Amino acid sequence: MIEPVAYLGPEGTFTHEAAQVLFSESQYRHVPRTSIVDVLTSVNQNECAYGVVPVENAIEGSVTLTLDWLIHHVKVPITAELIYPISQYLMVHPSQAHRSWKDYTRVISHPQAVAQTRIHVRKYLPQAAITFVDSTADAARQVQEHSDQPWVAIGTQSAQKLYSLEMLSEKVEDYPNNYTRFIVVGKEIRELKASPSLTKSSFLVTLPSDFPGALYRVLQSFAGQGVNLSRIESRPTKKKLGAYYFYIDAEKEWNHPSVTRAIQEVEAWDCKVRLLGSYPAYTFSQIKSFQSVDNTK
Ligand SMILES: O=C(O)C(=O)C[C@]1(C(=O)O)C=C[C@@H](O)C=C1
Repeated sequence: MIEPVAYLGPEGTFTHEAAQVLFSESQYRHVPRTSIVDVLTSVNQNECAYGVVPVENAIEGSVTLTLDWLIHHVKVPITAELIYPISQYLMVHPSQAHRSWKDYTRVISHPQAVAQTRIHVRKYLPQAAITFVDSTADAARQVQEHSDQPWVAIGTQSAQKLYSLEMLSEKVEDYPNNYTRFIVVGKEIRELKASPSLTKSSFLVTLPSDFPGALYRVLQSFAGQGVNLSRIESRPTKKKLGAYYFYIDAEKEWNHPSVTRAIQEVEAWDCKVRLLGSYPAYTFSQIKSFQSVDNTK
């Protein structure tokens, strides 16, 4: 059976590219969804076996919608991670490509892409209004559909071809080494043959109220067991101002004895711990180098 993989669409988003790296088109059916919420919901409701969503970017930080929806609205395990390189492109409709920069009235993209190119856009398109949409490919599609408008989309190189746009400028992200961390939710991926760089576990920790040094105790428990934490993110509980959940990534599998001991200690401090997933973490180059070796066999 060909299993469906939901991704933030339409075709030509960065998330689509990440889904194509992880799930080969010959073995899976790629299903575009219009928002991150729709991707997570379709896996939660068993409409899709897998979902791919962004969770963190090197320049702009957390994709808070993904974190919050995982925390508050769905129960879907994280089953893999992919760190994928991101380059942003400025694209226009071919009938608008003759214009000078000052004539473009609107820049359209996903908030994360706008944030990654803020300095560039302020410098070259300071007069343009910014419009946020659900994804970068949605922006490209809108530019394609409004051939009479002097609009600019920010997005992937693949969107330029898919939506028959003209490239205005390439690799316009404000800082080098731009990467986005994507996660897979739902089932475990069986067919992926590359070996991961490491296994990680994500936890959601709730501190007891009015306990001085509670977060310190949590960190101390992991440190004492020699478990490296690669990320800590606080998100509002949405119950009262100043109350947070802590989203923690540990660089070991959830049932490793040192993680088990650390969690026991954390719980002994009256903290609540929820496992969000324990999963292999891949980089794009690991998967690509494995696939190129595999193809030569
Ligand atoms: O809009 C897209 O193309 C997406 O896949 C979303 C997204 C994100 O939310 O971070 C993914 C990668 C890039 O960082 C920019 C946008």
